[in-house]
Amino acid sequence: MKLLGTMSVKNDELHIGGVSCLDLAKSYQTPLYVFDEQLLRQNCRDYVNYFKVNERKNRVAYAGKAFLPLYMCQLIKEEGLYLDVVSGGELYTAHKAEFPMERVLFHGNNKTIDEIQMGLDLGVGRFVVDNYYELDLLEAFCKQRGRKQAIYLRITPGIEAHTHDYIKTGQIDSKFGFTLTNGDLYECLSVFSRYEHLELVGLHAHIGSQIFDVEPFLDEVDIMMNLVKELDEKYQIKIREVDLGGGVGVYYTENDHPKTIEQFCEAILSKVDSSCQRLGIEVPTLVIEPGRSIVANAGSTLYTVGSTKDIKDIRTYVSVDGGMTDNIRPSLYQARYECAIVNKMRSGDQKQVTIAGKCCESGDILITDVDILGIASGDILIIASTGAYGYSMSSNYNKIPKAPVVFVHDEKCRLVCRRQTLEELLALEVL
Ligand SMILES: Cc1ncc(COP(=O)(O)O)c(C=O)c1O
Ligand SMILES: N[C@@H](CCCC[NH3+])C(=O)O
Repeated sequence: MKLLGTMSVKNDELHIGGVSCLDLAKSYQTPLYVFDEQLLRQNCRDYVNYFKVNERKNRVAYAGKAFLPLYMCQLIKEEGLYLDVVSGGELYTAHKAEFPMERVLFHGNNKTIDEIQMGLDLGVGRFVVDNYYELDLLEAFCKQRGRKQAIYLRITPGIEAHTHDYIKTGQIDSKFGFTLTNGDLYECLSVFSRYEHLELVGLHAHIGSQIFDVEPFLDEVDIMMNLVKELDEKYQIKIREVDLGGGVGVYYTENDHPKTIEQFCEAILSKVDSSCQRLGIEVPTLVIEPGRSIVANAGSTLYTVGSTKDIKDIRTYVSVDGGMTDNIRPSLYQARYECAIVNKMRSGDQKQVTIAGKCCESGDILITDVDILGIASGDILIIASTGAYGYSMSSNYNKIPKAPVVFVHDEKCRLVCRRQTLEELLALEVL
């Protein structure tokens, strides 16, 4: 397993943020999500620095869907980021964490009436409008309130990025946004003046997630800048802000070769400059929405090893005390991860095993066929890079309580989410 961030090995034992993983497992029990706060903050700072947030007034909006406990809202507020939310629940979290609402972008392809009203009442900075249904509702509610709302239109740019089918979003056959290539967007613009209470300040696109190549993003830049010019010339609409979405790929295993945040930002910014120069337009304020590339590598999950099943000449299953309830990504996207035993961080003879979860599903496998050093019941296993879409996509399937989240930094721990209790599991149920 590759050591990421502040991971270090002392006496064959893995530490994160200077804290022993064995001690963490003892103090908080397993399964347990552990976040390396230094790495997480460094990723935020790299984005702020290399995306030229201060110099060019660009904006980095953290995609809350990746992982959004209250403390994350506080942390990204401190780091000067904006926040992308996609539901009333995420919006409420931001509100409770006293995140500045003018820095919130509200996404979603089917915001409910209640969510739209909540967004307006709380004063979110930008609605990223996905369709006519939302435009009509927003216009009506703004009219009732006698106020205007700044919006972006979500564009489907027609870009096929190379990633898993379920996490592609830029292609024409997508549920998101106004399609560019079939004329949907132009139809919307031609009637836009009827939305008197909506101020169209920006365009948004998001081409997908876990994308390593920079080329699809550069194509996206070209498409968006062309649109900025076209909207001005044909519709006299001045676009001041262009949001390029998220999607930057990260390291999960040695097969992944991601760009650094610096390389990615530099490629985007220089493409924006050359594109705007070619078109003879002003460089707009740029927004990006990284989720995974801020939190994925900062998070890991600790498990206790339980039963083992050795099927001669076929496979050895090693089961842990978590699984698809705390990390659905292997079952959903065939996602691969690296792992290690936290108290056996040395080289030696390895054996191939399959790490299984404890759910009542054959598909509840965390890692298929991984080479690992003599694993035994009671060992503490770490799966690395579970920080994005692990906790946020966790479930109570099989009535398994949600695992806690602890942040480690400078030899100190901070409990960010406690473990769900059995009583809390039943809290919604009525007899
Ligand atoms: C609109 C939008 N913005 C940002 C993101 C964040 O993507 P990622 O976590 O891949 O950076 C997503 C998720 O794919 C998204 O749908
Ligand atoms: N949840 C997905 C990514 C989709 C992001 C939302 N558009 C993942 O775990 O990779």
